[in-house]
Amino acid sequence: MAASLQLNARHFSPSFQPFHSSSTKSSKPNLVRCSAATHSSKRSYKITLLPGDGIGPEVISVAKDVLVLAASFEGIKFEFREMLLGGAALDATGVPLPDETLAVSKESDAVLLGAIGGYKWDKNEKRLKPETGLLQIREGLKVFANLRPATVFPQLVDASTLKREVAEGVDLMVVRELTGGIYFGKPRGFGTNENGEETGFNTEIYAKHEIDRITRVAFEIARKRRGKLCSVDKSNVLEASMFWRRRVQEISAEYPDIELSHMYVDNAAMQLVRYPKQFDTIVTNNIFGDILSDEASMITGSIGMLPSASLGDSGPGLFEPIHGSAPDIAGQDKANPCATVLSAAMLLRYGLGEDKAADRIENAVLDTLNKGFRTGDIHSAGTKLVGCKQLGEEIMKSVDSQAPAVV
Ligand SMILES: NC(=O)C1=CN([C@@H]2O[C@H](COP(=O)(O)OP(=O)(O)OC[C@H]3O[C@@H](n4cnc5c(N)ncnc54)[C@H](O)[C@@H]3O)[C@@H](O)[C@H]2O)C=CC1
Ligand SMILES: CC(C)CC(=O)C(=O)O
Repeated sequence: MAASLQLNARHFSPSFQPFHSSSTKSSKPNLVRCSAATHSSKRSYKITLLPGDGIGPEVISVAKDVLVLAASFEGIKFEFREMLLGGAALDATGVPLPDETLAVSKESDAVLLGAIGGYKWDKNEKRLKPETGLLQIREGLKVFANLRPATVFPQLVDASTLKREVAEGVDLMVVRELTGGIYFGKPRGFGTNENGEETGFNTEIYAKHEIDRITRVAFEIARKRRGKLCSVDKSNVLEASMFWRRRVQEISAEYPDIELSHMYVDNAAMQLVRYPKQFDTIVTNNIFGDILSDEASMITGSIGMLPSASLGDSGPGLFEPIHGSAPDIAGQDKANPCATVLSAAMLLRYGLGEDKAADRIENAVLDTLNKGFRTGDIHSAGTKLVGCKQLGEEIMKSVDSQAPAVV
């Protein structure tokens, strides 16, 4: 357990605490902040739960129980509102993001999301796709900074698809721009070209302020980690990337203590599997961040392990696993709930400023892995194969076994 605690402290706490770290070398104000994070004396919080589709409800159920238990040891109470998003919302209301879901989310202190999507809605027109609801809520909450930590836990080195010596010790943070770029750029749509042939088109576009703010967030994060930032782009081809690189370079003058490098995205994809330990903090646009963080997840053993936090200048943060709704295993009790449980820990730490309760959850996940419990995606010889629910129960037991705190 001592090793777990040490691991926990190294991998989560000092790496990034943009809201409440007093040990930062920076004298600048924090750049990303959620409303509740500044009120750590508040002991009751409104949380919006968005289970979504597929394995979403399964992993959210586990994460909610773990969240409630871990927080109770710190005297924290929650008021939950469960709302519809994605395919579930489409079926019930005809739209993927009902107005009420966005309104309730905006009024809460933090939002915990499972995943959206599924075969049933794959052929829907764009505005009626579950994925549109997800993009809309990210935009609606203005959560432009998506933090995706990829950490190889010693317990899971053998679950990595990479050789032990390549995977061991990897600890990187992908800072993905989340509310701009090609996922939102206009013009977009379907058309006809000069030959009368059908086309589909999208626009990769970034305004100066969008690049500047995500770059500053990434520099601040790098400063609290190992002081290295790699900006990933495709500036040998794309104008939007040329502009991105120019802005990152210019902003870097504000951070002379941080070692900045630039890398083309195709090379970055290759380097991530060749020698991932070279990376500390990566900053990149929306689509490259989406792809590279999925790739990075496999270094850690499974996409079922990776949490994320999406933050804006103000208002509630959005916390979600990086994986999708996994329709291939939905309803079979096979999903790994760790990514969502760890997202709940990020919610406590970065959304509410409740570090101690976050520590409890992260310690419990590591303790459960130490005891050998594994879902199918991270199972290897000599470990105990369990389902989503049982892994959740084991995490709860580990939370419970930690000494009670002052309440
Ligand atoms: N944030 C979100 O809600 C996202 C939603 N999606 C949507 O999810 C649906 C499925 O997309 P895919 O490309 O298949 O990606 P996916 O992440 O849902 O699944 C990819 C593979 O990883 C496995 N996997 C994912 N999460 C897992 C977990 N917690 N435990 C064990 N195995 C896990 C799945 O079984 C599948 O084999 C689509 O409708 C897609 O649009 C995709 C990515 C993100
Ligand atoms: C499902 C998409 C809207 C986005 C996505 O793949 C992601 O952010 O992970």
